Amino acid sequence: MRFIDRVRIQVCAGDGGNGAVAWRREAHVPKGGPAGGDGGNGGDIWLVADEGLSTLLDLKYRQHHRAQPGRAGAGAGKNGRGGEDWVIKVPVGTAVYFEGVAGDPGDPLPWQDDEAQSGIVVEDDDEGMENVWIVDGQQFAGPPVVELDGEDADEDDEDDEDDEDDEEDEGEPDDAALALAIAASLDAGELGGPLPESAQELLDAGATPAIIAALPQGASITEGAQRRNMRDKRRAKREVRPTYERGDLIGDLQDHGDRLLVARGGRGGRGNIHFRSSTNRTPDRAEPGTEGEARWLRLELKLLADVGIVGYPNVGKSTLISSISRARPEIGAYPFTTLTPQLGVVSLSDERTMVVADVPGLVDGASEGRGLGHEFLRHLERTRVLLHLLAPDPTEGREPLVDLEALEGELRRYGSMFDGRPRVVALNKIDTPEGEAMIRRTRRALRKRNIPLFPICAVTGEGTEALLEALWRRLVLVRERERSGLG
Ligand SMILES: Nc1nc2c(ncn2[C@@H]2O[C@H](COP(=O)(O)OP(=O)(O)OP(=O)(O)O)[C@@H](O)[C@H]2O)c(=O)[nH]1
Ligand SMILES: [Mg+2]
Repeated sequence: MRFIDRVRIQVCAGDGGNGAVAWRREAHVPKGGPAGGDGGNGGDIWLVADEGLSTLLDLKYRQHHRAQPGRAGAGAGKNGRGGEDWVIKVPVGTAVYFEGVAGDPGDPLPWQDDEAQSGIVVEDDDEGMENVWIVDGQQFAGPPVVELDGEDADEDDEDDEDDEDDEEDEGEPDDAALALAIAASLDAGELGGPLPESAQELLDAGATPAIIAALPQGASITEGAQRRNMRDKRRAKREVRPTYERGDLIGDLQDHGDRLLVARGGRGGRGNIHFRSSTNRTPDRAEPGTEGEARWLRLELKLLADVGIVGYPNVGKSTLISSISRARPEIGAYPFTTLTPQLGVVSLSDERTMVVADVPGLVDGASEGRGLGHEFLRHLERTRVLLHLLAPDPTEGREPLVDLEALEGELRRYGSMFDGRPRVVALNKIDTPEGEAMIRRTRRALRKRNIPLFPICAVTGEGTEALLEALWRRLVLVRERERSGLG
């Protein structure tokens, strides 16, 4: 899973100024020669990578960009002033695509039929674990809880790129017998009745009924679940990709200070000074300036969420993200309201922005794949700072400090990637009597471990400013660490 910030902008470079037709006028010279100066060149439009920015948000609110035109030439051989370049700051890592020529207002937009949306979109990752079942060479998505005898097709996967049809020739694991049994029993018309024991076992192991029903006669499960299907995905993507790639990649701004010329200004026309010749001493023509380039661009930035909000269901994660950003996730008085990660861009003073993700799905046992377990932890892997959100009554019978411990436990069990990742702990719902009563106790308990507590009310916004500043301070440290190559 990755987040892509995408925005389209129109860039119109300045037109060149016209050359002038003018004559020298001096005392005692009745008819002077040509003296019309050149028009100035139109301003160019540049994109410049700036490490101070982390999203394309600014450009969403400012879509049209125009550089100054060149001034026209004038008499007495004066050249028109060139138009100033227009420089647009973009975050480091921005890729720039050509979308089409910008026509007149009201013209159809070049991407009218395009499916690629603007805004922050979530796309499937092309790497990482995916739970799939391979049944007779056919691939089924499976639920995230399956593990069959540690079966892992990883190595096979690296080598069989070109001969996928050969899978049946491979030695069949034990599952095959089970699958065959199910297939046979299904064929015998037992689908409506109670499932045969073998099928039940497979169900218990995590196969969906759809998978079981789809087993053709004589089918075999040739590969277990939990297969790393990176390459397959990537191949699929290559085929799907063209619908997203309307235009060519103009450039990639990978380092702070990288510059990219995206629209060239028009050239200034020459004044009549240049057209004097031996046969024509009084040329009355000058060149007009040429038009500046006008284009639609698509900018894309892969986002890493700066802050991941983690917390048990119902603690108010979605409420918080909607109060600190423009994100509008669903909010419900019941657990598991949010099933896909929600991203919000948080703007702080002085043009500081950070991306906050509400990551759903935490339950005890997530590190073993319970609930949306691995999915959930994988999203979190891609965040820089963790915000633990606690609340007095997330679900029946829960206790914030116990929740915090449990959460930390899940992270530790999942892997070492969270070690050393900065965390901030906030206690939500302090507007309720239970919440208020909990502040001192929680704070005292955390102080013993040198962890500060930020009491907040996500509904009213109380306390969120201090929380955001604390998150920002840690984010700055992480970004610095990344920049110096230690991250
Ligand atoms: N009193 C009070 N209620 C809150 C506060 N923040 C959230 N709530 C309520 O708590 C409930 C859960 O809020 P959500 O934001 O959906 O919680 P969540 O953590 O996103 O929940 P899931 O998506 O299910 O994991 C809702 O009924 C909110 O109105 C708060 O600061 N004070
Ligand atoms: Mg939610």
